[in-house]
Amino acid sequence: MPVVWMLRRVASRMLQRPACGCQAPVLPSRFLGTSPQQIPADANYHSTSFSEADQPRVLITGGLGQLGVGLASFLRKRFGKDNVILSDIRKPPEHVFLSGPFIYSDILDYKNLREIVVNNRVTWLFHYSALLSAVGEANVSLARAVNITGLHNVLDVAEEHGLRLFVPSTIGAFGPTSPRNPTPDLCIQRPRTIYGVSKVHAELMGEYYYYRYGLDFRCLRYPGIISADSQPGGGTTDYAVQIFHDAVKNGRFECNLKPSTRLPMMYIDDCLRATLEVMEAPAESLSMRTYNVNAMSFTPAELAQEILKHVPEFQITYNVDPVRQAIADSWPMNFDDSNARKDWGWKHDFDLPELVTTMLNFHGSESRVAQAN
Ligand SMILES: NC(=O)C1=CN([C@@H]2O[C@H](COP(=O)(O)OP(=O)(O)OC[C@H]3O[C@@H](n4cnc5c(N)ncnc54)[C@H](O)[C@@H]3O)[C@@H](O)[C@H]2O)C=CC1
Ligand SMILES: CC(=O)[C@H](N)C(=O)O
Repeated sequence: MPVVWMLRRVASRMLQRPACGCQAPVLPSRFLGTSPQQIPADANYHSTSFSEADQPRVLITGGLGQLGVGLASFLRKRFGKDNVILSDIRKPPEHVFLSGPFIYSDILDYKNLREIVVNNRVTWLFHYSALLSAVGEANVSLARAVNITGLHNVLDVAEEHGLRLFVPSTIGAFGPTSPRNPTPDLCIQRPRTIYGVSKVHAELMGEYYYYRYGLDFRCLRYPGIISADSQPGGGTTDYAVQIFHDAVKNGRFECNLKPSTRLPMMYIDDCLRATLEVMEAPAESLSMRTYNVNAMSFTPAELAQEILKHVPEFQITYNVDPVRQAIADSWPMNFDDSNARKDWGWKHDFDLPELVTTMLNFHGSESRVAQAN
């Protein structure tokens, strides 16, 4: 096919607009890196979507962290065990390995990622691999590779194979110049961590691929997530998970943030439900592709106060980590998630009292089991 004709065809496709008024999917990334002669004239890059009657075939990257195992178990209840593949670069513990499909996947290896998507006929991808805020500051070059280069691989594979792609963002995508109380969806985003910078990049790249190529990109900015049965991976909000372990085990906790540090937080069940709800939302209900979601907002002192109602001997002391404190001081204090509530009906179930009761019940029953053994 003559190159001039190809270029004219590409240019004319770039000018087309769908009825909704947004930019049509026009220029798959493969166009940019390959010889035009290799592209079949009748190629349709977004024809691989599954019929609505079918279950999605799901891949979760970075699935062995704080959130991935819970997400897999939640999605397997909905779509069937064998339709949800968990992946990571680490060896899974036995109970995870036995609970459903697990596969090795390094998101920095593009061919490996593509092979998994093709061989397993994946249609939905939840991209959880990342280095979080505190570990990211301790290893900037690895964070840059995993959070930025890895994301590029995921975007390209998702676009090439017509996947629906979920990428979580975070309260950490905002910075000291953002409005902090409350923080709306659209405002200044000048984060000062490599984690935050990489997440703003992910939001913008995902939205760009949506407008430019029609990639079905969906993104939620999570608050700090609190889970009972999984450990956090090195973030600034980790204290709000560890405090429950220590309250039940030792009756005391040393906090690495100041008592007055207010941050948005969410219980994991709400987080996983929000994630599935936005993935299942009809495309026409989404006025944006990146939404804030929120549940509650509290300080270490307020959390300790609530724990005291259940564990009267509980004591909290403070030994501030300057790196984490500086990060927390630049993040939102309250998150405005009114667009998610309006567009696709987001509603959280867990406020601070329910969170504390649930977490203490979980750890309390675990420690009673441990004592009995
Ligand atoms: N946990 C939280 O409070 C929040 C999490 N998020 C986002 O949710 C996602 C999941 O978070 P967590 O489970 O807490 O993270 P985590 O840090 O606990 O787990 C991340 C996983 O990524 C894996 N990973 C690292 N390098 C990789 C590579 N090259 N290829 C494949 N996997 C790799 C790690 O082995 C790890 O299991 C992340 O993108 C995070 O930014 C957003 C806001 C809050
Ligand atoms: C809020 C997050 O993104 C994460 N938990 C972190 O503290 O880095």
